Amino acid sequence: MQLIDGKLKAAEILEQVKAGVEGQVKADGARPGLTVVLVGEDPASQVYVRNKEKRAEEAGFNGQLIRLPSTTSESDLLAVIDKLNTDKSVHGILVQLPLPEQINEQAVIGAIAPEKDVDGFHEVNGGRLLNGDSRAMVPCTPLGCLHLIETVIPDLKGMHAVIIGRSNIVGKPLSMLLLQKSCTVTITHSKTRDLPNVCAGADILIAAVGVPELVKADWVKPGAVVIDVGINRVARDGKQVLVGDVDFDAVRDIASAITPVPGGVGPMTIACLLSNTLAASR
Ligand SMILES: Nc1nc2c(c(=O)[nH]1)N[C@@H](CN(C=O)c1ccc(C(=O)N[C@@H](CCC(=O)O)C(=O)O)cc1)CN2
Ligand SMILES: [Mg+2]
Repeated sequence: MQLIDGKLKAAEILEQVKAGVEGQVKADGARPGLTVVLVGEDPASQVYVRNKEKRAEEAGFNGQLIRLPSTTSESDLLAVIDKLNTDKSVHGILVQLPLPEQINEQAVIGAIAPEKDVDGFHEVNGGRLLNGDSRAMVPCTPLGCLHLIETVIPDLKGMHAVIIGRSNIVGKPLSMLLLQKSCTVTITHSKTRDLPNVCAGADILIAAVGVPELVKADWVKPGAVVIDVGINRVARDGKQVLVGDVDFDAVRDIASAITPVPGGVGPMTIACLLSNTLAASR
């Protein structure tokens, strides 16, 4: 079994992005800028936002973090987005999710200028991805998954990919990316009949449902490539530990290659965010 090292691949991408940023500065005289908006004090979001800022600075971006209180109204947040949309020094805008319940996420995402939507969550970018339009900003986690899959299977033509999870930010966009690579794609979800058996037909199995260690050994075809998008905090022996959607110890000897949690898909999300931001500045 090969362990797919997301940290290593992410570091490679970040090196390329860093070189691209310096090239952009020379060509333009201006430094690409990324603004992250964090509303509230969700502890996990604070960690993710800090990591994004740190990586952005290391790669040479002009990073800006706007922190807003958890009581912020939707219209106040929309006013902040409006300003960032017209600010020429800001090339990428990212609103950290989840947002507090008084704010409609879709309304906020829809207010970001599509060409600055480095998360790729705007409906215009979703539509472009669906159409195979190269102007699409592609969501970072699915893009990261694709890069990791391609490190072990360079030619995906004809491969059967099974995705567990139909979310707008992972399952659906990843299905489009894999279809573009001429995979046969099956999207499964909570109502799928005989899920283990459907998964057992996969050459590439991607788990993105947020159910700790759902995928067991008999769900995996021997030699399959397994990508684990899950990040679940669970209690084990009185301690909090991080586990994926795949029962790693059970599956590792059946798969030909597998991503770990942590250190698999997670680091790729931030690397792809910065590569999208560089593309947005171009
Ligand atoms: N606006 C967005 N909000 C959210 C996104 C997103 O892409 N855009 N994704 C997630 C959170 N997220 C980035 O924001 C993210 C989550 C996890 C990781 C990561 O590197 N995970 C590590 C483990 C870290 C830990 O200990 O918790 C790993 O898997 O190795 C990066 C980014 C929801 N919100
Ligand atoms: Mg991971």
